[in-house]
Amino acid sequence: MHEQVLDLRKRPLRDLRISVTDKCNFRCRYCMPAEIFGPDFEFLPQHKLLSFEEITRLTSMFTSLGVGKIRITGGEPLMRKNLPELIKMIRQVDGVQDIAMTTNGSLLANHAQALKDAGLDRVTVSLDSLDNERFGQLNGRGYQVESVLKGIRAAAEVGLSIKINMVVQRGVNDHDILPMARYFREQGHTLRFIEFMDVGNSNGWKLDQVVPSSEIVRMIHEEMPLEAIDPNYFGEVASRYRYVGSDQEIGLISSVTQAFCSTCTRARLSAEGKMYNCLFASAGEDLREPLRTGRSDEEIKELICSIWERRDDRYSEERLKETPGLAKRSKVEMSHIGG
Ligand SMILES: Nc1nc2c(ncn2[C@@H]2O[C@H](COP(=O)(O)OP(=O)(O)OP(=O)(O)O)[C@@H](O)[C@H]2O)c(=O)[nH]1
Ligand SMILES: C[S@@+](CC[C@H](N)C(=O)[O-])C[C@H]1O[C@@H](n2cnc3c(N)ncnc32)[C@H](O)[C@@H]1O
Ligand code: SF4
Ligand code: SF4
Repeated sequence: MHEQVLDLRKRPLRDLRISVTDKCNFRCRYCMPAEIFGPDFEFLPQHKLLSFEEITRLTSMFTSLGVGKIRITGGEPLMRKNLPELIKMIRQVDGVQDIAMTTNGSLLANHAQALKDAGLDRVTVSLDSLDNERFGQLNGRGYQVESVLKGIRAAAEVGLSIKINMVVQRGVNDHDILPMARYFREQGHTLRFIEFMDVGNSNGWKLDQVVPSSEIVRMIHEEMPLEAIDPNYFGEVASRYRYVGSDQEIGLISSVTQAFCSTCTRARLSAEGKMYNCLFASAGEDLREPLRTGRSDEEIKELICSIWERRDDRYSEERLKETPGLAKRSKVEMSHIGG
């Protein structure tokens, strides 16, 4: 029987999002702007990263506290060597119901089969445009759209369940909303539109660059009629819509205009083993030191419980009320803890 841990706002701990590396082959401006994450930027050295054994041990502690959903993220998770090995190890942990991975897709084609064989259930591939020139600029490294589409095709061929994430920025890729909707409707993959967020300290976020989800729904509905549908599970991040007369759907992730903190059940583990209670947290709590200094599972579980039980985070709800003040807070970088 698994325990249930509640935070100060009575939110249960259900999901664990594990960042396996802080490195990435892309330099998306909204996440890792090249002028900050340049050639001199110091990424974590290998010995500071949690080992696969350490990640697996922590995962089993989290599942005994009520976590069932695991998401592997980064940085770019496929830059971590032997990732399928880790998936295999997590798959064997009692209580793990669902293992998903968020990836930029550029390295997916070569790894899809091994990931599927290791026990990965789902991939979410990030793609912000189908226009090669724009995509090359958005990813900051000139990667072609085709490299990502190839990854998506490979994932579909091996039977991984697939979603596509698109971060929408006004004046940057809002023209891509309809082409993306048409293409992925035809491909049969769920496309989710993410409102551009003020994560980290360096992406130059401004409220007027956010395209509200309501506007996106209106735009698509005019051409391809949509109807709202119920969430799949408690605390689902995306609001779901179905194309009328089909099973094909889209999702809207509206953390700016319709914050969903009241049902947030997600803990985050950084690549060096810090636990974060919120995507916008200023600091994490170190779990690596207790792992490496011989603390027992019971002791570390107690620590995890105490971190979650003290949790009062609800950054996106607060942002709705006081955007200017919040801009001054120091926040962890998204590439450090994943999305
Ligand atoms: N503000 C905020 N944004 C989040 C949170 N979780 C996810 N997001 C945003 O939503 C995007 C998509 O998240 P995913 O990991 O694909 O969503 P998910 O809910 O885990 O997906 P499913 O398990 O497929 O429902 C992330 O990249 C973030 O931009 C959260 O807790 N807070
Ligand atoms: C940090 S990335 C890590 C995984 C992988 N590298 C990828 O891009 O899918 C996870 C997700 O966060 C999203 N993301 C990054 N910065 C964001 C921002 N400022 N606002 C909204 N979403 C963002 C990305 O688009 C991606 O879908
Ligand atoms: S969003 Fe993903 S692909 Fe883009 S820079 Fe961040 S970690 Fe890399
Ligand atoms: S802003 Fe923080 S508390 Fe709110 S939904 Fe996102 S991670 Fe959860």
